[in-house]
Amino acid sequence: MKQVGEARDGAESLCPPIDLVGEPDWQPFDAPALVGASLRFVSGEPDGNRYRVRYYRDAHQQLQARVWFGPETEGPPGHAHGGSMAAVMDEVLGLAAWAAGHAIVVGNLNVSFRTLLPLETVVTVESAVVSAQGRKVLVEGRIRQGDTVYVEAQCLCITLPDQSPASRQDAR
Ligand SMILES: CC(C)(COP(=O)(O)OP(=O)(O)OC[C@H]1O[C@@H](n2cnc3c(N)ncnc32)[C@H](O)[C@@H]1OP(=O)(O)O)[C@@H](O)C(=O)NCCC(=O)NCCS
Ligand SMILES: CCCCCCCCCC(=O)O
Repeated sequence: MKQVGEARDGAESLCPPIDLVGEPDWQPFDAPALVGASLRFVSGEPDGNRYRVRYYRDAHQQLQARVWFGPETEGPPGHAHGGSMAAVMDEVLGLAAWAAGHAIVVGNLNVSFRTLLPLETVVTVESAVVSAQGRKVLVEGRIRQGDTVYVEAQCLCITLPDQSPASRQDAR
């Protein structure tokens, strides 16, 4: 049986362009300009068949993302792999802390899978930095489309010394 994204001869073909436009009051957010080009695992193939990701800041300066889960994120037939959704939450929530000025790595990520996510769906990944106390930055987020919530997550980020976003940009 022919699989999604597979050409007739069995070779992978690229899926067509996907509309990842944001809400009217969102501003595009340049993640590599803030953290460098290291975040390739999730957002490094903007035209590929795995994920396609576009970042924004909303009117409250919180990081938001439009994410397309392509055929190569498959887990259960026709639906996204749980690890693929966890990876998206890891990147988006960690990046949200950086975007808020905290130089962190992710210490703990708690992910609840609420609804099976069909492949080739564009979803919104919402984030909110809810607290910052000492070295601990708590970020929450969810994957949703309309009223359907696919994933909810809480992320404990831990700041690293001498790695502030400002100092990283100064070093370039
Ligand atoms: C997260 C990390 C930097 C913390 O190590 P550390 O700098 O030695 O800091 P500590 O272990 O002293 O932890 C600092 C605080 O965070 C808390 N903390 C750290 N990791 C935690 C976790 N997974 N869950 C809950 N609390 C955690 C500690 O309890 C401590 O709290 P306290 O100050 O109230 O005692 C380190 O464990 C690490 O590098 N982990 C790997 C991170 C990673 O690979 N992330 C994915 C890529 S971003
Ligand atoms: C030095 C830039 C680091 C950016 C970190 C953003 C969160 C990534 C999460 C992870 O790698 O698990």
